[in-house]
Amino acid sequence: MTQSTTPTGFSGNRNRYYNPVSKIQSLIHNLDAELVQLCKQCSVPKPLSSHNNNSMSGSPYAATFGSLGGGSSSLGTSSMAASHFRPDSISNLLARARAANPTTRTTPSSPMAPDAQKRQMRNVYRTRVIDAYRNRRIFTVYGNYHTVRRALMRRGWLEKLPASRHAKLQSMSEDALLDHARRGNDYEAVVISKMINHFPAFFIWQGKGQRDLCAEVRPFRNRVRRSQFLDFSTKVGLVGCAEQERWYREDGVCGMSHPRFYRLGGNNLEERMAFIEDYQQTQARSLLLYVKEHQPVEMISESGNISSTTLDFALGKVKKMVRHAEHYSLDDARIKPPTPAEIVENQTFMVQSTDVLKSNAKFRISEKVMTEYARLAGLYLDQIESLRPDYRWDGSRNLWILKPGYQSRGIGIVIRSSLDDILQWTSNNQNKKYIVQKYIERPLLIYRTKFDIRQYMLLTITDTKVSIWTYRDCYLRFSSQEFTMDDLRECIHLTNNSVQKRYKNKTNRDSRLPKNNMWSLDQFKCYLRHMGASDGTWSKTYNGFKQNLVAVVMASLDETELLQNAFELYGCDFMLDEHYNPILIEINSTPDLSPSTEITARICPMVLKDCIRVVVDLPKNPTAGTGLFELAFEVNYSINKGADGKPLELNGKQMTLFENMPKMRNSPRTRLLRKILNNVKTSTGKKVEKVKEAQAKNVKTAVAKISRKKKMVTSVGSSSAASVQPSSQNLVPKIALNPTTRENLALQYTAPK
Ligand SMILES: Nc1ncnc2c1ncn2[C@@H]1O[C@H](COP(=O)(O)OP(=O)(O)OP(=O)(O)O)[C@@H](O)[C@H]1O
Repeated sequence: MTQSTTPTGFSGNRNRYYNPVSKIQSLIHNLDAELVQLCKQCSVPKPLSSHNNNSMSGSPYAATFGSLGGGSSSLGTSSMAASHFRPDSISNLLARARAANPTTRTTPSSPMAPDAQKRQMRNVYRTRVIDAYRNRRIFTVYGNYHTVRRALMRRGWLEKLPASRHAKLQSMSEDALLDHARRGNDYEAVVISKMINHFPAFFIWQGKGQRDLCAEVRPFRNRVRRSQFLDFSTKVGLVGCAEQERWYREDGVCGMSHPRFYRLGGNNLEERMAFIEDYQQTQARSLLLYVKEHQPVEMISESGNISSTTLDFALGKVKKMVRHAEHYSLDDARIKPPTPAEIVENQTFMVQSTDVLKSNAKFRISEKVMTEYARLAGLYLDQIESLRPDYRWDGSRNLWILKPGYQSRGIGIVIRSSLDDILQWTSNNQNKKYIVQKYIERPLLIYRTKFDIRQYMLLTITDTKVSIWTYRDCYLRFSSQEFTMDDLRECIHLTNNSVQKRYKNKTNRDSRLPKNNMWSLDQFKCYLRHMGASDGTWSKTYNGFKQNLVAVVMASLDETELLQNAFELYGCDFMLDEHYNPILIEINSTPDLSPSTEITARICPMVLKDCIRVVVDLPKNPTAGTGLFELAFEVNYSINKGADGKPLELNGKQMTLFENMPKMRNSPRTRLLRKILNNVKTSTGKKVEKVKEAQAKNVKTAVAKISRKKKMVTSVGSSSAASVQPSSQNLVPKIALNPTTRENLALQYTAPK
């Protein structure tokens, strides 16, 4: 009996951090159910104390069937009931019953006929179901998000179970379920769910890849859809957002700071060229850093085989970078392919500098000249680093981290330094759409160990606003081994829990590091104080988190479906540089919320509870608490409509980034790409629609339309494929796409990953 009345939510998947309150709640349920039986036998109403929060308590059924009325909200009601519960022993109750009805002493109680009882139960449940429907309080939660379930039940919501939950019970008939249904048990949950089945859910917590059900009622749904080019929860999409971010940069409000990255997984030659250029520039800076950090005498030898031209080349390259950074304009973004002479020069430099950096090869110059080179190296590096703060994170190894574009949990991640290796790796794994990111060689270390910070962000969308919420609590994740650049294994360099849980902590680690490799924010604040960091250090770092996240969201809005009531919770990973400045590493749309340690067992349920406060409570009551979520930024997207209610548009011509674009193969895929580029938008996701030449007599236009704000509005209530529809403002006829192409486009822009 005890087992059967325990809701599965409470009994399944326990671990050592399981909340004992749940256990107590389930015991209360069981006692409650037994109490009901006793009350029925004694023909007295059950004391109201256990259902005084029940929405049914005022109904005619409440007195007799209060226990049933608890329904699936009983988890919540009984937890509240627990606080109001007046211990009333069974013997007291029976004594009261006897006093109220002396006949019960002599006459055996006549329990209600089973059929009549079932009918009444059914009626009670139906009333609750209809009530829940009218109040938009039906929810569905996929997966083990019991905190979300409980939070909603506590608010009087009823659960429509996914087919996979209690599958065995779901195959039973309603009648059979009613036989066993007791307050808060699985039978009751299933019977209510069966009754509710043909009603839509108004709150859906689902996986990212799952189909969006019940869209017609605009449910609160934990998924915000956007095109894959700007889906920042994938690595490829984050690169897209970083490209767009420059349009949204504002001091103190938003701005991204991230390692440089490139999408090498696709066929984009421009991006490949840009990466190679960056790699060579980084090599030049690495060499200068090497020269700066070594004693001149250590680097020279009469028998050395490295000539001074290598250093001249590196200095020249960095000087050019300084000029470029000082006078950067969009026109400078054009990449010119190198001449043959430059290619040879580059090759020689790469070979010689690699010899120096990897094998400490010596220069064949005098100490005096070397000293002068070291001075110049320091000077040029200071100049470029003051213009490009992210260069301060680079060391002298020219290391890059390669990540599959759409995977997580550290799968497929490798660290490489050779250009050939990097290019080879990405072309050998084309299907994984690798991105390459500059490896942060100089992160902030704690007790010589690398760490990153998991920060939560919540995005909510109403009919007019997009709100970005950041969580005031977070936690740190440490590596199990000490940091070293001489060993590039993942156990040293990847600090995410999914990787580190596979390794044992190195025995010679600093004993002040946590055994479970996690620190709470409070522990980190203590460490900061201990290290003598100034008072405002943490708030500066946290503001940096906010600015990064606001920038990413702003950059993605163009390609986001702004559906009312959509929301999404993200786990965002940051590293810190040596001055406590945040560096955005990645954003997960399905963060791991399992209680893997004491730290996550505390923070994860708290995040989920607060998430429900923001999503469910706040729209009804603007003064409702939002827990530790704070509003970082709010965008009123309805202002992008003109006075006539139509979206505003900006027209312009797409610029060419790469002069003399190498020819693309004319494969079917390339043809499709061309069609997309010509008809809809470019691969940069900037909504640049190249408009076809007008067929009208003398009017020859070749304008590309940038409808950056348009999509924000048109996408509401329609899929992104809607942007393929001809617009009334577009005077130029569009080429009609065949159904297969249209379908491909729709998939490309809307398919969940
Ligand atoms: N550019 C970088 N420089 C230095 N370290 C990095 C860099 N990028 C990632 N890392 C390290 O690698 C770890 C995994 O990276 P990332 O989070 O991008 O991969 P993932 O597969 O998405 O992991 P998860 O899904 O578990 O977050 C990070 O926690 C961080 O410690």
